[in-house]
Amino acid sequence: METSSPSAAADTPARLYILRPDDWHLHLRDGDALEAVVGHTARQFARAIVMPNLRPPVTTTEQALAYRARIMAALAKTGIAADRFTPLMTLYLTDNTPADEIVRAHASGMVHAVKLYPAGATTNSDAGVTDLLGRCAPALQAMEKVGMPLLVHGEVTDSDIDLFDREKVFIDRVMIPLRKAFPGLKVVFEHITTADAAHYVRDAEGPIGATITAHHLLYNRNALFIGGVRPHWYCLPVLKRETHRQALVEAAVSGSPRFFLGTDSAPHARGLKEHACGCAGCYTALHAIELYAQAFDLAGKLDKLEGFASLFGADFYGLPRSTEKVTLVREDWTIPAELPYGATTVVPLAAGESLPWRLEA
Ligand SMILES: NC(=O)N[C@@H](CC(=O)O)C(=O)O
Ligand SMILES: [Zn+2]
Ligand SMILES: [Zn+2]
Repeated sequence: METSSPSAAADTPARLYILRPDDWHLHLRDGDALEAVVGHTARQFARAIVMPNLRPPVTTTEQALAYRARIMAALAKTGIAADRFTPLMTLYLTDNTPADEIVRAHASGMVHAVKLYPAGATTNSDAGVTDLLGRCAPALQAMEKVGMPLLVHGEVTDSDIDLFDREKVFIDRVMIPLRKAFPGLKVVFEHITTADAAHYVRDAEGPIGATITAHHLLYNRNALFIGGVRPHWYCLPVLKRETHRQALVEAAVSGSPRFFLGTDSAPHARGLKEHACGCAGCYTALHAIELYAQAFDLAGKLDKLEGFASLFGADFYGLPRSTEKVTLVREDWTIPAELPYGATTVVPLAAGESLPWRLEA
């Protein structure tokens, strides 16, 4: 990373140059919604790991390739060139995923990971796994063999476990036994939200990484309730208390290659967020790298942004690092109140608020 500071204070560069970042956890949806959001991600990122939690979920290589073609068609409609953005596809693990589906996925060269949603844990997870170490064993063995990472939504769903403890309990009940049974399996602990997860990933043996969202770096759970219930800050795993946010920042800026960028940008129509039973998910694709830059800047660690955003994820997935540079400019701008989303709108996270960094077009 290079910085220059001709006019700004010595410790606040006016411009920041980093290799084009990648998003290792993204929801692009389908149909009109896909067309509305794909351009935002493609403007910022070289590649993105695309989540398979459509309705119905993307469980086969054939479905993943068809979804990829729909993403490229939607991208073409935005006028962004096809070679500017590469969607990296994933499969949704079920109790019935056969080992040969993993072999097909790997051979396609287009499917880069398999996603574990514990049944009922989050948006569109009804078809998720109920018996990981039992019924999923053949698929997990095949993944371990071909080097295909397992991406994990790490929350237990038992109704007797407090919502805020679901990630911590998942580590002991699922993550540790899983990694003991499949020690060579590459695992990404997705969208970590607790000190427990950050420390587990930092200290564990074997091939493990974690994605961290911009919102979990910038906000604690107070954000959900300032002046009233604020549904646009509601996502899963839910924001946690300040000590956890601090541990996530510490992990992200530590320079450890185990922690990398994953926005978990998860658009929902405005009316389904501002609702008696509002959907989980924050929309950050529009302003993702700017939110991360703000978080790293607040920590005084802008020099660690490039590794986290542009290098470590590619290394973990065994993909080449991107080569082109992008420029972030220290310049205030206001996040729009809402954006078109098919027949309706989507409200970006922190709508109406001001951001100190702006990605140059
Ligand atoms: N993060 C969220 O709150 N929601 C995601 C699902 C997920 O990543 O768990 C979604 O698809 O809307
Ligand atoms: Zn999730
Ligand atoms: Zn997600």
